[in-house]
This record gives sequence, C-alpha cells and structure tokens, in this order.
Amino acid sequence: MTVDSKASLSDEPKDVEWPKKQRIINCVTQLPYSIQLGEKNDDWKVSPATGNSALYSSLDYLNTYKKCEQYEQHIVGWTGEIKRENETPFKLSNTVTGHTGTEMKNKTDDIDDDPLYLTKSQMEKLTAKLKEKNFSDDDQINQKNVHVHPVWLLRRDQKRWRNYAENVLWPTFHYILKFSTEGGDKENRWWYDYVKFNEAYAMKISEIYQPGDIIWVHDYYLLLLPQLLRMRFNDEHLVIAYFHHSPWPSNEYFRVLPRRKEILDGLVGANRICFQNEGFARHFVSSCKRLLEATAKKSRNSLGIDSYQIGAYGGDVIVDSLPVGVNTEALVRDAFTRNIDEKVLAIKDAYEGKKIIVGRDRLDAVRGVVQKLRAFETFLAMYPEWRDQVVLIQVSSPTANRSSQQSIRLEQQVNELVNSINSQYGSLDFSPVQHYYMRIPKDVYLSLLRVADLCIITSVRDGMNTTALEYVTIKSHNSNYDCYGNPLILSEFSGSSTVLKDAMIINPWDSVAVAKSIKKALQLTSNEKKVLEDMLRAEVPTIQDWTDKFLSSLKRLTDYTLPSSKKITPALNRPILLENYKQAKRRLFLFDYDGTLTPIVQDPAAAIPSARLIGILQKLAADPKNQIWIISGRDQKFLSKWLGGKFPQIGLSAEHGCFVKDVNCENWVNLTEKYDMSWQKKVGEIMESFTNRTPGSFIERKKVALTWHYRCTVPELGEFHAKQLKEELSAFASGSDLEVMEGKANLEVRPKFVNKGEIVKRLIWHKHGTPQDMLATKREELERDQMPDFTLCLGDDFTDEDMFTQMNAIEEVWNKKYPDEKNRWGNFGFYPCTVGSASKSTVAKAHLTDPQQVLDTLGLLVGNVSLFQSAGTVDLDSRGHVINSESSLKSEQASADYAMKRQTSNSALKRESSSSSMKRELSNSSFKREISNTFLQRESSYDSK
Ligand SMILES: O=P(O)(O)OC[C@H]1O[C@H](O[C@H]2O[C@H](CO)[C@@H](O)[C@H](O)[C@H]2O)[C@H](O)[C@@H](O)[C@@H]1O
Ligand SMILES: [Mg+2]
Repeated sequence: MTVDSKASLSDEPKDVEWPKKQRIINCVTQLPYSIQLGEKNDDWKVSPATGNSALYSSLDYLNTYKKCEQYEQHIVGWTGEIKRENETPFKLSNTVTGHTGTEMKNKTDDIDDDPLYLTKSQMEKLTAKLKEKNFSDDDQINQKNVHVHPVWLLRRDQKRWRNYAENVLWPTFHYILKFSTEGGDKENRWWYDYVKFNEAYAMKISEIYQPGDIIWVHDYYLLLLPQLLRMRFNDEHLVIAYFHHSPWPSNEYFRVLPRRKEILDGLVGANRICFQNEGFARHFVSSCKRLLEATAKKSRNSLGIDSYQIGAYGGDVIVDSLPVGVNTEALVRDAFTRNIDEKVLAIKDAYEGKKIIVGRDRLDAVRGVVQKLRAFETFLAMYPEWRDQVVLIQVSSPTANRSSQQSIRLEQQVNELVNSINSQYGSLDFSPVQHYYMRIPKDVYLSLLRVADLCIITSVRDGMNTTALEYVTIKSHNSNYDCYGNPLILSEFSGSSTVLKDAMIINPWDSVAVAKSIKKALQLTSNEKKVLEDMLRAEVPTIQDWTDKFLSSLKRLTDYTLPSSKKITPALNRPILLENYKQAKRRLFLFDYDGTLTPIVQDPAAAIPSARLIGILQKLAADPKNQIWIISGRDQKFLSKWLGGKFPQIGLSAEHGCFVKDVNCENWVNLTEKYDMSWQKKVGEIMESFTNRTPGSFIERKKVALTWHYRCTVPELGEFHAKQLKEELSAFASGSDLEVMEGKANLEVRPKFVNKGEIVKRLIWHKHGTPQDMLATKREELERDQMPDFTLCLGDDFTDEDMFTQMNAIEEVWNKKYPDEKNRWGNFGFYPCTVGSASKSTVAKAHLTDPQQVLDTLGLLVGNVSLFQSAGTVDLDSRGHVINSESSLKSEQASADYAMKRQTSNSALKRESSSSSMKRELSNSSFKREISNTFLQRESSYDSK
C-alpha cells in the first residue's frame, strides 16, 4: 500500500471527542524568549527569541482564546544562555584596580565565564515574569492560560548544552561528516552534557505530569527524552509524540554516529515519531530496522492512520510525516501595512527598471548561499542581455558560532564570489549583487519578500524552509505594486520541495540549470505567474492546520487502549539500578553468555570473553555481597575453560540447565544423570543429513544437547533447511521428553525438564551466600531477608525468557508473601532485562540494546563508567549537578557566596561618582540614536530559521 502521509492525517477525525481540556506538555529546546539579567538582581529583561518561527507560532496558536477552550498547554524548555547585562562585580573590580575601559569591556563581554549563580527567589521571579509576557502582539492570546516551565541549567559555559546537538547531530542530519580529531574525548564530554540536558527535562516534566497528558517533544536536542519518560512513568497509557523538524539522513550517514543505538533507542520510547516528509520517515525506519533489528510494516493501522509501524521492544511505534506550516494569517496581516508599503516603494525606487531577485538564508554549510551566487554568476555569463537588468539582494544572517573556522571560511568564500560577480558584471554606479551579512528586522524581511520579482532558495539540505512558505504566502492576491504571483526557485534538497511541488524545482549543484531557470522565471508572463502562484498558494500548510492535525491524530492514540502484550518495554533505568545496587546487601547476578556478555560472532569458538568483560567480572566477583551465575546454553568445557578457571567464585550452569557448578566449587552436578540419552543418535543422524545438504552448517555436540548451526551458510538456504529440519526434529520429538529450540541461527535439541528458568528458581529461593544443594527440591520456606534483595538477570535469546518468566512468577508470590518487605522503590529489586533485537517479544521488564550496553551497565555498577554514559532517572539541581552530590553542594555554596558578593558590589557601585554614570548615559543615548537611523539595524531582528 502506498502511503500518502498528508492525506492520512489531513482529515479531522469525526469520532474524536476531546475532554473538556486536554493537557499538552510541549517540550521545546528553548523557551520562546531570550533572557538577560540586568544590573539589579531581579531586573530581568525578556525579549522574543529569534529563529524557530514555525514552532513558536504553533505554541502561540495553542494559547489563543479559541484553542484554550480545548487545550491546556504547558511549555517546558531550557532558558537558553542567560546573559548578564553590564556585569556589576567585574565592573567594580575594574574600577578598583584601575583597568582601562577597553579591558573592562573585554572582561564584561566574556559572558561564557559568567557562572550565573542565581538564587531560588530570582528564578521564581523570572518564571512569574515569563508567564506575564506576551510577545506575539496577537490579541488572540489568552495570557491567563500561558503555563511556562523553565528548565534551568546554569552551569559555567552555558553553551555546553548545545555542543553535542549542534556539533555532532546537526551536521550528521545534514549529511556533513564532522568528527573530532581528539579521539572522541570531546564528543564524550558533549554527550554527557546532552544526556543531562535530556534528564533535566524528564525531571521537570515529572513535576507537572498528570495521567492523561499528551507529551509532545520537539527536535534533535531531545532525542533521548521519549525513552527517559517511558522509564520514569510506569504508565502504559502514557502518550509521547516526537516531531523531528530537521532532515533525517539515510542510514548510511546516520550509522556513522557512535551513539546511534542510544539515539534510536531514546526515540522509540515515543508512541509516535513524525517527520517533515515521507523520505525522512523512511530513512528513520530503515535505521531502526538495521541498527535496532526492529520490525517495520507500512499499512493503515487500527487508528485509521497510514503510517509505518515499528515493532520495538514489544510495542508499536507509529512513524509518519506531516510537513510543518506557517502562520499565513499573521503573515498577511503583518506584511501589508503602510510602513511596509513605503519600504517596498523605496526599494523599487532604488532599483528602478531592474528585476529584483531576493534571497534570505542563514550563512551555514547547508543553506547553499555559495551555490546561489555561482548560479547567478553563470546566469549573467550565459545571458549578457540580462546584465544591468537584474539585482540579487542576498541577506545572509550569521550563525550562532560566527567565529568558528568553518563560518569564517564560508564568509570569505561568499565575499570573494560577491566581489568577483560585482567586478565582472557591475559598474561604478551599480553592483548586481547586494550582499547583507546581518540579521534583519521583520518589517525589512517582509518588504523584501513583497518586492521580489523572484525568490531563490538553493539549500543543499534542510528540513522545512519556512522562507519558501512565507514568500509564497506573501505573493498573495493582496499584493499590489505589481508584486502578485512572482515565482519561486526552490532546491530539490529542501524539505519544502515535497510540499511546494509547483515551485520551479532545481538542483542547486547544477549552476547552468539554475541559470536557465532564473531566465525562465524572469520571463514568465503575468498570466503564467498567476497560474503558478494559485497552485503554489494552495500547497502552503498553515501552522494552525499542522497543530490541529498533529494533535487530533494523537488524541486517537490516547483513546486507544493498548493490549498489555503491546506494551513498550522501556530501557533499563540504570541510575536506579545503581542506587538499588549500592543499597543492597544480598545481590544476585544471573547472566546469559552468548549475545549478552559477548557479541554474536560467526564461529562459536571465537566468542571468548573480552578483556573488558574479565575486568568487570573480576570487580563484581571481588565484592562478598555479590553472587554471580552464568547460565548458558554452552557446554561445561567451554564455560570452565573461559570462565570457571579464572573465577572459581562464579557459579556456572551449562547446556540450558543440564549441568551446574556452584560458586566457590569445582565440581559439576549433572541434573540429567538419570535421563535416557539414546535419542542423541537419531537426532545426530537427522542433523547430519541436513549438514550434508547445507554447505557452511555444522553440528555442535555437547554432552547432552545437540545444536545445528547455520550462521555461515547462504542465508536463504540455511533458513529454508532450518525450517525443514525443525519439522523433522519436532516430528521425532513429539510425545517424548525432548524439546526442539530455535536459537540464533541454530536449532537445538535437549530434554524438556531442564531449562534456564528452573535454575533461576533454585538460585533465588536460596539462602544467599550458602552452598547449593542442586538436587534438593523443597525451597520455599525461607525468610525474605535470607534471599537476594537485588537480582539482575540479563539474556538475549528465546531460552532466556524462561528466566524472566520465573522471576515474574516469584515476584508475584513475594508480593503476597512479603507485602511489607519491599525496597524504597516499592519492589524486591528484581531486574529481568532482555538484550538485543528490538523485534523480540519479551516478558522482561526492561531492555538493553546490545552486549556493549551490558558492559556499560555493569561498568557503572563497579565504578568504571560514567552515570551519564546513558540516560536514566537522575535528579539534577538547577546547574545540572546530581542533587546532593559533592559538586552540587559546592556549587550551592558558591551561589550563596556569589549572591553576597553581588549585593556588596551593588551597594558599593551606588557610591560611584554620578559623573561617570552620566557620561555613560550620554554616550549610550548618542549610540542609540545612531543605530535608529540605520535602516537595517533594529534591536528586534527577525532571524532565519
Ligand atoms: O545461552 P547462551 O549462552 O546464549 O548460548 C546459546 C548458544 O550460543 C552459541 O551459539 C550462538 O553464539 C555463537 C557465537 O556468537 C554464534 O556463532 C551462533 O550462531 C549462535 O547460535 C553456542 O554455540 C550454543 O551452544 C549455545 O546454545
Ligand atoms: Mg544468549
């Protein structure tokens, strides 16, 4: 079935009945404000943030009077970098030490070193102020219903929270491979901050979450948040939706990310993951299939939505697309004012007789400004008749890290191209390219869109280019001064090209083709332009529609009760595991071996323990509170050679429970001793006949079990013969005490009565730390405090489900038997956890993605691995330190000292001579006058997305 995602979500479902008010928790990277702290402690200066115009207008829309009847929106977002205006303590010390004005300025500007220690009351005052603020000059907004929840992360170097997202994720999502040359250490630090950033959101949400809420997460700063929320709230009706505003690259690019699995795992905690277009959704699904081994199908699901459904850790995650829109009403209202009419006429006057081409882009590696200039140069070279007849007004706004090497190089490249075009094709009184490297105010931006005879967008990659949508909107029927219907040239690599299908779509890398399109566009007749424009206008999604459609399809999710078998198994909450581990006195570890402690490899003999695993086991085994068991399908020989020999203190169970060796003991007990083994001959013969027919297959003969391996065969043939062999073996085994089991590229036959679950039962119902009598049967007369208070059980395979089932059964019994003897998390410290493929259905309570995560988890317990290696429930203070940790207490103390210092400084400052402050006043006001006269420099700028 083909999916038309636009169609699938476009109809407001008739059966949606909203409760009186549906609460929406909207999680954005940064609150829609830019925040500064003035000279006084509570003198907050709050202005609208720039960028993200589509997202912020969606937030505004949900706060309108009309929508407030339906929704109660809670906005959760980071404050962004808070700056101090004219930092007082520095000034004072400069005055005291007699530093010059320039030195003082440099010091004051060094905002990254400002620790910004704020007191609780300052934070409360800012929160109140944010709630009061209404920036959207839209009288439709119901201010009383604005709920803002700032995420405070006030550490020194506030840019740290951006590093991983901006320097690793953003480039990869835009097909730029850019990794550190410092051996990954820098990325690791960035990653830990990224994990904390997401954890700070999870913590903030946990303060406001109520069952029935819809949590809506936006974009790539918060990729771990859905899974974090899934771990935190044990609520199977929890509805989490994620919208990805950026592109999602092909798996060939995505898979280069060292943290690729953590990122995908973070996202599949959501019930719905939505992209700007079908192509991005398809890439994402392909990444999940390949990297998480998730299953995926594309169909119309029971909710009536055409989408992909990823089977991930027991649940279905819906993946679809819905292109974001713009606030067309507000745009038209803002763009057709007397002020802008005047500007339009002024610009027309300045370029009288010439066609005006407009471009407005952020100057970064993907917006294609260089490609645009090259194409324009080619156009002037190919069509001399157009020289002197056309001007390109290109506004390039600087990126946040304008001083980076890359930005400087790009700026130079653009300047060189502009100079080259102007010197070749310009004259003393006219330059064909007018390049402005600056942020421009909104009214200037709107007047440029209005005046343009043509707009060119040549991005080499972007999610949704809102300039394209805004340009089309403004070329509306309202346009006067002959501006109606002028065409748009749009890159096929821009997400908007999948929406604005009737734009003149070009490949920005093909300068000649773009040049030809420019000529064609400039020569269109009024009638042709009108026809094109009418088609394009109908294609612009509005932000109102986007928001409504997104939420109404989610509402259907909240109404849909998931059968418990479809419940998503969350990732293992490792910080809680660590806490429980630290507090426990009787710890039991039950580990499967292949695919859990070691990765699966081609040759079974090669799957030997890594040095890292040995090191971790050594540490775990050295702690007398720990009892460790390896419960494997492997035979005694293998386990003794690679594990038993090194660690006599580790218990071993071989061949899925047929043989057992107790901790601190050398002897094995054979639990199948009395069992008739004559079946082995016949099973061996059947397997051999298949081995002869299947090149690459072989039989592993253990003491009891026989395993037929087909991993090294031609996959299709191996799978085909495995199916046939299974049928033959099952026919032989029927009515006997034998079991035919499917493993990972293997088939195994062994007696039914032993399994890993039986071993686990014996080990848990046992007086911790005492020798085992494996042949004894009566086990359930123990006191709770004789048995483990922490049991971590890890396994990757179908046979390991027996262990998890047994743990769940014991938990049920204990719930009845020892209801008052639970730990502070309200349980018995049981952690049954599956490892590997997302497609597996499991009865485990948590998952880990692979053996590497297993080692990271065990490493965390023995102190080898950072708590922030992977995300989990960690309570952080307002600076991003773990609450009550040494660093948290230290920074709290520093905060108090700082507040005191500020207070003293402020009083001293008041005594400063009035003449110096008057001088400052004077120079400030003359400076302001100067700016206000500059056409393009306004205080409030309208930045590109
Ligand atoms: O219970 P386990 O410890 O997970 O052991 C299960 C089986 O593991 C081995 O086979 C599997 O791992 C091999 C090495 O990675 C791989 O080549 C093979 O395809 C897998 O099936 C082992 O050889 C079997 O005896 C175990 O039953
Ligand atoms: Mg295994």
